[in-house]
Amino acid sequence: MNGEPLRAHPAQLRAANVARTFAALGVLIGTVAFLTLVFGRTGERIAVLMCVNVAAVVALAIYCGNTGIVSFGNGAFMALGAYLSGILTMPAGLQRSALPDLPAWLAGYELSVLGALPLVLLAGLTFALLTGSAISRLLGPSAAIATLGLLIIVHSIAISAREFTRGSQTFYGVPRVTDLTFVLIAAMLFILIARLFRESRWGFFARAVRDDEDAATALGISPRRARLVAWTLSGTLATVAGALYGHILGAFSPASFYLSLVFAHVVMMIVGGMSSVGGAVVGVVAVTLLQNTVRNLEGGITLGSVTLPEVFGLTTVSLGIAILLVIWLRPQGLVGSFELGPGAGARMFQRIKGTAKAAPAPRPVTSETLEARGLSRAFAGVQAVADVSFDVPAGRITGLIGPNGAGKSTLVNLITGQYSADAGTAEIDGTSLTGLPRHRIIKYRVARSFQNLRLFSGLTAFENVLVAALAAGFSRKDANAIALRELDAFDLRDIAAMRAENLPYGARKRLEIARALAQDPAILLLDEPAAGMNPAETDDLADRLIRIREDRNIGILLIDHDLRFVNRLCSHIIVMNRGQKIAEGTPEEVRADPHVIEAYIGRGRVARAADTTPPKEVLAN
Ligand SMILES: Nc1ncnc2c1ncn2[C@@H]1O[C@H](COP(=O)(O)OP(=O)(O)OP(=O)(O)O)[C@@H](O)[C@H]1O
Repeated sequence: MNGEPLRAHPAQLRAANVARTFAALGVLIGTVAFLTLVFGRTGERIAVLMCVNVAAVVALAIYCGNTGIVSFGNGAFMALGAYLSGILTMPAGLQRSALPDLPAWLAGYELSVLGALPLVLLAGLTFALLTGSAISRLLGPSAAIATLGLLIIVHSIAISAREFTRGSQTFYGVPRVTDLTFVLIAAMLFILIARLFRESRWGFFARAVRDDEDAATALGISPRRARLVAWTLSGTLATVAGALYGHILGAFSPASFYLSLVFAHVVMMIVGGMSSVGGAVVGVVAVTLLQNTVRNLEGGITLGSVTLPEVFGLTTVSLGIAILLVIWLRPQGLVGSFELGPGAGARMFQRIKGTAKAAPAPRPVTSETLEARGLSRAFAGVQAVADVSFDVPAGRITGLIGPNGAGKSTLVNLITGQYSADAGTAEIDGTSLTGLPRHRIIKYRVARSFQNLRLFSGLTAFENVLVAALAAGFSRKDANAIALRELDAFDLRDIAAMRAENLPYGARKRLEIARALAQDPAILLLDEPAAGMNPAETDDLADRLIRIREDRNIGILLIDHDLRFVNRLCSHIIVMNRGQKIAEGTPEEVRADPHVIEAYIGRGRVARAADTTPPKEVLAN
């Protein structure tokens, strides 16, 4: 169903969109109403706790959902928020007896819960920035383990810092918040912030990095910074959620924020589906209802004539079973990537289509020239590229051909910084690209496509192009308009709201080029853009590339094995073999070059072919 094209009736789309926008809020409000109306005071207590869990899990999902990394660090931030807010709001008399050794600079404030909020926010922000600067350098399992380490460290500090926390003893005297409206509003605010972040510039960057770090970096996104932003927002909000949790409990200890809480929150997030805000909310609701049902059974229950015995730990076991079942039956969680589905993609696209202004004209490309000089790179004894020099000037499509393994892709990777060069430089208008961090290269207006499709599979076609324009530094409005223009240029508008992973192959290849063009490049490096396309698709792509060169004067370096395609497009061709440049010139010159003929059809066969077939014809199509 994610593959649904954008041809639904606008009224249907609108209805679906309204429902989806408010779905997460609706689920929360509906469950709160159900609990309070059906179960009275007990239901209200459960609802209050559920709202705080929604806030905490939504905060957690801001990092996990957008970066794809599971974090266990939420408990650390929550502990910070709970203890800090507790100290700042505690009645002075009670504080003197509960925390007699509290340093004077922190004692006796007696703030209200809301009054303490700015300080809690600031502390959370600072702590998130400090920890994030290290954790954002890590990926996947290493990052997850680092977050677990953070939880353990903070837990140990909370136990040893007795003057602030009473150590492992109960920390009491925290003013209690039992107002359901207050926590419900807080939870709704968290949901809205998470949704706004997800569709913000940095939300898109984080999700692009999550889907393909290399491709995102090539677009100009710093993966570390994208993860840091998500971590910082997530940690800051988790600190506030922790403060709220502390004010609900009234008394707690370091254990209240340790493994069982963190485990429950991670389960809630995974059960609901961590890649969407709706998933986080549904996960909390489902697990809260499950937990409370099972907790009643845990103490033993009589059903008619049957009395079930007390089963200690049933709640934890049930959570474990719940997570196993979900991972088995619905790996994406109950909701999956809800907001990324056709409704959300179509919703955003429809909205933008209706309001888009004209795209800013591409910046003029005049005399920009990419100059590669003496580029070399070896891999474990294989000289992939050896002392290769060439120019890619504006306004020309330059072909780069050669047999498999000749070193063509390696050359592009050296220019764009994916591989470091052993020797040589790549310059654009006198500025060296060599040695620049990869994500800086787009500043010099050099964009690329990849040999093997490297789209952001979890984003829609429109979002793939949008994120490229945003990464090139365009404002949101301009980026929207540019994305629409590039989708039109490649006949992709009808499928703009489909997720990239569901697009047909030819459309995905075109989308990669549209994404690169959205960066407004002066030089475009295309690595086998026609590979796998049928002849009609290849001709169509050639027409589009010719038009783009004519309209925008971009310089294109085109790698392809389809020599008919290359001959049609390129006025200048470079030929490589075994890492070396063996020929360069017009298509006619290259076709006549004996080195080229030898590289393509082999030394022995050249001799035989010379008797019957003019070698030129072998390469002429
Ligand atoms: N990361 C790497 N590690 C080790 N060897 C590599 C790496 N990248 C490329 N090579 C080697 O460098 C040589 C050139 O490879 P490259 O992919 O650049 O060739 P190519 O001309 O693009 O080939 P094709 O047309 O098949 O894509 C090959 O021998 C390849 O195995």
